[in-house]
This record gives sequence, C-alpha cells and structure tokens, in this order.
Amino acid sequence: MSKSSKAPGNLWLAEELWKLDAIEFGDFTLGRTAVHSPIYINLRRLISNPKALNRCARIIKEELEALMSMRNPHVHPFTLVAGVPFGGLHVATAFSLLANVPMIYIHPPHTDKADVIEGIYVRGQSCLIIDDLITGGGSILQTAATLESAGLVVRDAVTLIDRQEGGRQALKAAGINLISILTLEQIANYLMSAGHITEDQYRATMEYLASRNGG
Ligand SMILES: O=P(O)(O)OC[C@H]1O[C@H](OP(=O)(O)OP(=O)(O)O)[C@H](O)[C@@H]1O
Ligand SMILES: O=C(O)c1cc(=O)[nH]c(=O)[nH]1
Repeated sequence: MSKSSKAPGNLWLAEELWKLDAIEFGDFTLGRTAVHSPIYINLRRLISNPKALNRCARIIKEELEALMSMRNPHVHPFTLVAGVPFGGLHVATAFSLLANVPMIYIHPPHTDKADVIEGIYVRGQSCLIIDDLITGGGSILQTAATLESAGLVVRDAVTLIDRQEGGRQALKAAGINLISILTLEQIANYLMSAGHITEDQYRATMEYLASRNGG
C-alpha cells in the first residue's frame, strides 16, 4: 500500500503506526505479560506526529460519545481522565485538551514520588483511565487501585490497542470495562492485507495470539 493510500475507519491507526515505524517484528519479552512475542508496538512514537495524536484523541472521543448515547450506555459518565505513564500520558493529554476534561496522573512505581497523584480531584469523582496499550492489564489495574484508594471511582478504561493477552478479562474481573480502538489481530490482518508484512510474520503473530488465549 502506498504512503498516500487510505485505510478504513480505525485501521487508519494501524497504517499510521506502520508509517511511524512503531510496529516491529522479532522476539520480544515485554513488561509483565508478553513472553517471546513476535510483535512489538511502540505507541510512544505517536508524539512524532501531532496530527496523528490529535486524530487518536478524536477517535477516542467519538467512540465514547457513541457508547454513551446508546439506550443502555456502555460507558459511565466521568469528570476526570487519568493517563498511565508514560505511554498513556500523551494520549490522555490529547484527549483532555480536545474534550475539555481535566486530567490527573500517578507517578510511576519505583520512583521518588511513586503513587503521588498530580492534578486536582475530589473524592467521589468518576475517572476514566486512558493508556496507549493493554497487555495483561496490570498497569491499568494498579492505576485503578491507587485512584480508588484516593476515593475516586473507576468504571471504564480506554486503550488505543488491546494486545488480547488477558487484559480485558482481568479488568472485567475488577469491575472495569475496557474500550479499545484496535486489537492486535485487527492490526495483523490489516498489515497482511496491505502487503506490509510477510506471511511468516502474519502467521507467527496469529499463532502467538492463539497461544495467549486472551482474546
Ligand atoms: O497491560 P500491561 O501488561 O500492564 O501492559 C501494558 C503497559 O505496558 C506499557 O507500558 P510500560 O510498562 O512499557 O511503560 P511505559 O509506558 O512507561 O513505557 C503500556 O504503555 C502499558 O501501560
Ligand atoms: O506488554 C507490553 O508491555 C508492551 C507491548 C507492546 O507491544 N508495546 C509496549 O509498549 N508494551
């Protein structure tokens, strides 16, 4: 697919990440969950294209508005967003600016200010968590636990990508609904159909996903 061609709907994000060299193939052991993953996605590279980051914020806003306008709304009202450092901070900041919703964040674990919450909030406020990507869900669950112990209410979380490695189920078990813009499977299917990756890379990704049993 040429650099100027258009990918439909949210698959635009897959094409943009490809153009940003944010999708790598190899043998990656990542964070807390993914072991020997053939694919790695570095969403932090979105900061190099402000228009793309802004479009991500727009997609999230539209997705939330659509879910909220349903007869049985699939998203709870919120008056605060929390970005998960570091990858989720940029996405949450972009969304906060676009939607005019105040933001907070928690200093990451193992730092001088671990668990300190930056920004203004009051107990009882509802807070939407935003991260760039979910694998096993540990980062969002830890964020939710800290926010809840500060008196905030967390019902929903948004990620741009769900790697389908059990994160959605882990959040559900904790009473948190996950909204994701793209899954790893959708990305792999798009990259294959666009001719960006080889059949071997595609097959390795699909076999990895099947072995993770998370979907
Ligand atoms: O669902 P999980 O298993 O928790 O994995 C997903 C988390 O991993 C990545 O962050 P990372 O820990 O690499 O930190 P960073 O954003 O600061 O690079 C990503 O940004 C998520 O926060
Ligand atoms: O599991 C992770 O930590 C992880 C996976 C991935 O594809 N990209 C990333 O930034 N983190």
